[in-house]
Amino acid sequence: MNTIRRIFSYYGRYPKLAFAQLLCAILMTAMLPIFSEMSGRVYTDVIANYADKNTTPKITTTAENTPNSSENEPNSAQTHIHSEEYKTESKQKVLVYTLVALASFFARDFFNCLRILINNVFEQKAIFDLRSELYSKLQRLPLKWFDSRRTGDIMTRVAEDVPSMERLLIDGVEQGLIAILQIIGISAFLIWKDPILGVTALAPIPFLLIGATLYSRNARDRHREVKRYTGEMNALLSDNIAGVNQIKSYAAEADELVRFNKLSNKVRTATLRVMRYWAIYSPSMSFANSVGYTLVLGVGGWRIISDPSIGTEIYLYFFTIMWALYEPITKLHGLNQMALASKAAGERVFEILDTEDELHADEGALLPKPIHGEVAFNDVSFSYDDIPTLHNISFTAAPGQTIALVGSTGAGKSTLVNLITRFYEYDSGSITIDGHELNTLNKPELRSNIAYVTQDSFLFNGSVRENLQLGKRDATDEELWRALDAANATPFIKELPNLLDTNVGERGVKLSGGEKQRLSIARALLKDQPILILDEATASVDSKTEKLIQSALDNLLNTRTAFVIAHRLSTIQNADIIHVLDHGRIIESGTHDELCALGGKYAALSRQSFLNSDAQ
Ligand SMILES: Nc1ncnc2c1ncn2[C@@H]1O[C@H](COP(=O)(O)OP(=O)(O)OP(=O)(O)O)[C@@H](O)[C@H]1O
Repeated sequence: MNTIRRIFSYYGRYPKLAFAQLLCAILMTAMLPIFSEMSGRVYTDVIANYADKNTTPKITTTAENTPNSSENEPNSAQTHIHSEEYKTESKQKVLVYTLVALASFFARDFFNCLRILINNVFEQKAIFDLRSELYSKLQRLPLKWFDSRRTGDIMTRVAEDVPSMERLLIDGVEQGLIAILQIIGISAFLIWKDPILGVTALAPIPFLLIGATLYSRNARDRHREVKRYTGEMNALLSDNIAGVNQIKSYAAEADELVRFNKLSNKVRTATLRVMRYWAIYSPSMSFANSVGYTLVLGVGGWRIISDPSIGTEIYLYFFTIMWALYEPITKLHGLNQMALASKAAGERVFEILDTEDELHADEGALLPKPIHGEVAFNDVSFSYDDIPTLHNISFTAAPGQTIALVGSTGAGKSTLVNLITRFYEYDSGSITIDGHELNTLNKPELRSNIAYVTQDSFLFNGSVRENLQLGKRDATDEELWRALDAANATPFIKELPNLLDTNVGERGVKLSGGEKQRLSIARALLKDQPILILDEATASVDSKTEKLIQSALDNLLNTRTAFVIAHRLSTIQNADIIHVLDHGRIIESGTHDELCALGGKYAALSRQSFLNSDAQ
């Protein structure tokens, strides 16, 4: 669907409000010619006639010098009396016409006020829908989509492109609908008053349309360019703010400023290009309007001279209303500019809305309860953007077993567990939970059965309580403290100024790496699900704390299927099965003792300090 039509389709969701708005706009436009009509009537019914009557005594006075002057005297007195009566009558007419004009202005502004009020409600509902749709879509998009995007660009789309589309929704109706109604209404009025002069007043319109077409032809590309560079600049900005520590520690401020200025300059040049075209286009169109006025002046004079039945009042009719014909055309040019910017913004927003959701983001089968937690990989392979990462992975985790995944960095351990949560979809083979193929299952429900402590222990900018309750929305304080105890996090939480209500800062910046990890573990413990994934969950805590957490986790690990990724031998040596990954393949499997006896990769790794540093 055309982008502009699609933007306006948001209005179609509220037909009653749309109709009320349209009605107000029609009534408002209908009031416009009344002032012109009243001005004409004041002239034709009062001023013109009154001037005629007033000349009568003067004619009479001239007649006094004629031989029959005495015959004229009574006429003169009569005309004078008539003139007095006429004055009163004329004043009344002027009063009535003025009041009608005033009432028309009042009615016009009343309908306009009503229309603005309705438009505000209408517009805010449509905008709310759009934002909500976009946010909900972002939540349903696959992780793969985010991997190839820059946060700053996504933010620009939500924070800048949506408002840019909003402008078309708000002003598009206000300026567009009313402008079109006004052009049609006023054109009809002028043609009705005098067809030839009416058509003359409309003469600039084809030129205005041609101008708009020429301007619009390449304008979309110009606006797209502005949007693209703005997105890139914001992406760099968000990256640099997130990595401000790195920039400072490498004293890279000057280099980053150069990088930023380079993009900022692109935004400036692209914006100036848009403005340069506008600077030529806008005055040209204004000149075309002025030509319209001048033509009416000239052709009007010619019409009055060649056809005396057309009074000079025709000028009054035209010049008191022509502004209402040209003003909306000027508005339409502004609207054209805005529509093009909105179109470019809309394309970027709709690109997100049109991206395919994660498979079974909303539907898919539910895992039958109770969940036993048997997880089986059968010949599973997976690629990131066509780069093969996992090859023919096959193993089974029986319910309650602890499976450890070890291997050098980049071997594919995190990728493997990310397939269980379906953060990524496997390319071939099969993964089942309790015999049910993973990619037929409802994704949110599947994930609700898995407690996952990720490598980066991400915390949200909120209180300790809010971060923990992500694991269980209705958890009581008692449950929170129990989970914190198990993750050995209670001692440092008790030192925080507001305990559970202390804010942890953006990404948990106010806590140490080890503290963040312990909170993440507590959050997963609170979730308490049949499948548990710990990806380097205790990598940032000291070995003493790790042992304390380990003993708390042991009870937990015994009762559920767990996948543990760790570099510390102490974390994995008690696992039921250890799988050793190398370049995306399982090369060894067995218990700690079996693998040590095998004398292969595991034995080599366990001899290396990174694996056995604290095994003793
Ligand atoms: N989102 C991604 N997009 C593209 N490639 C990725 C992505 N995540 C990981 N990779 C690549 O996939 C391979 C496996 O990465 P993975 O994170 O699974 O390794 P790992 O064994 O968990 O490593 P580590 O022990 O360092 O955490 C690596 O070569 C990595 O560069």
